[in-house]
Amino acid sequence: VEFFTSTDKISQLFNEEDFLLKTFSLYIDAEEENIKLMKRLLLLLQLGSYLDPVDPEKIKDPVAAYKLLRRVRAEWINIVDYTQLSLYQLYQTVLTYAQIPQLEDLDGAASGLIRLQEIYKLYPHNITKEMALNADEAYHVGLVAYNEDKFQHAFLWFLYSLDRLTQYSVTTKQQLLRHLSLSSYQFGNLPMAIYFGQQLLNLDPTNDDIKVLLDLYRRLRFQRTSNPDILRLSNESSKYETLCRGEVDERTSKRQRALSCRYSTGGGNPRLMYSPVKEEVEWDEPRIIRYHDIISDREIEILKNISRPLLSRSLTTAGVSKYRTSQGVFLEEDNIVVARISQRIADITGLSKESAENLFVQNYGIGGRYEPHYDELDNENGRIATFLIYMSDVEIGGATVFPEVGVELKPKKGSAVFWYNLHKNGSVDLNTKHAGCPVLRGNKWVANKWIHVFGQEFRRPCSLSNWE
Ligand SMILES: O=C(O)CCC(=O)C(=O)O
Ligand SMILES: [Fe+2]
Repeated sequence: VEFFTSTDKISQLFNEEDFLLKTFSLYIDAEEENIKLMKRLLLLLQLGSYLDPVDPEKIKDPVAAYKLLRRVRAEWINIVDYTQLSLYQLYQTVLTYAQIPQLEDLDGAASGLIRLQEIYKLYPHNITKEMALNADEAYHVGLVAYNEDKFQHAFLWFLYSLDRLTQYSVTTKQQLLRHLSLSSYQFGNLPMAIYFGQQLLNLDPTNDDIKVLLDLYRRLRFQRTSNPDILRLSNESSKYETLCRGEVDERTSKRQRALSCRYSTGGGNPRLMYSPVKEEVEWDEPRIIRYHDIISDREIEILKNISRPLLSRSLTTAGVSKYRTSQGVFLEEDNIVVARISQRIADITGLSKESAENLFVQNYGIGGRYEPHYDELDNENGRIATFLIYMSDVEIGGATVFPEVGVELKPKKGSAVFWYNLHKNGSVDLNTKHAGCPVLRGNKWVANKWIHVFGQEFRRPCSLSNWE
């Protein structure tokens, strides 16, 4: 199993930890009992040989020889039996079946933290406000950043680690100074690289490796003029990142607020006549509609419960990808709640559910996100429309954003958003590029319904115009 891409999976680790510690304690008790039994056996064997001695002098006597053979064999069988009683083997099997985070999980989780820092412009001391990392943990996050060529973040984590170094840390000051020097150099800040290199050399004057590096850095320093500030994170960011931070353009937010709200019966659909849905236009072009309260908390709990044991890493068209860090599952329609939701989506949108995909339930992980993409699949029966249900609120982060038009949609439990990915003429609406922002705090659950082209001919008539 993979843990870091699903906060729901991570919370299962509490049970796993409890199980590990309890079974370990039981195992020790059982082994202790076993040792007691073995000590008793030893005593009995010693007693037996004392009470029925065989005189070495008398070994010529066939009866004495027989007795000795018989006794040693009996002792051996007893000892083998008792020592094989050891529960060690059995406990090993229990341990093999335990679900423990892999090394990839630790690196993935660290990578998620770094991604959060990048998007939300956080320093190590900002992101660890409520929960501090110790020197060893911070060193690990720094190494992951370093391996991802994110040298500034790596440097800041190494510095944070150096500051928290104690006598209990496994990480050494030498390791940190070396990495501080290396990451400064990689980032292009030579004075800092020289400073930390010199610090290391003072501490460890026989370190030839750092002498060579220092020589190089000092020579380079005369050739290089630029000296980027490694202590301050740059404010540069893409439209996607700005939107994720909630920095919506004032004009956009005005335009968004001016849009209308109404009750809809899905064009007179009998199933909606007596319980019309609350519909809010979130954006006009592309038309993005929010439907409020279209799924109950109870239905959400049921969907989560059937999904939980089936979740696995969500793929992109390129397979497993760091651009999409969540776990998901397509739910079969044989469940009555799943079928009911599908019917409701068809009623609300007026689109046929025949060529739609099964409902795709997703839970995001540490820094979980889906970077800007089009839902449209490149074929003639592509995803004409997307119906995205929010199954949770998210404390911080996790919005769905449209960078081309500057729209930010905040998750609101029980609501859904809907848009057409294709123009009426069948071409892709390039403004529907969207992303799921990294979850900074909280659990994000969503469910997607992708509706396809075939079957919508009479429901959404196509158009030959090239702008519709
Ligand atoms: O989670 C989100 O907000 C967006 C998800 C999405 O775009 C997708 O799964 O295709
Ligand atoms: Fe999408």
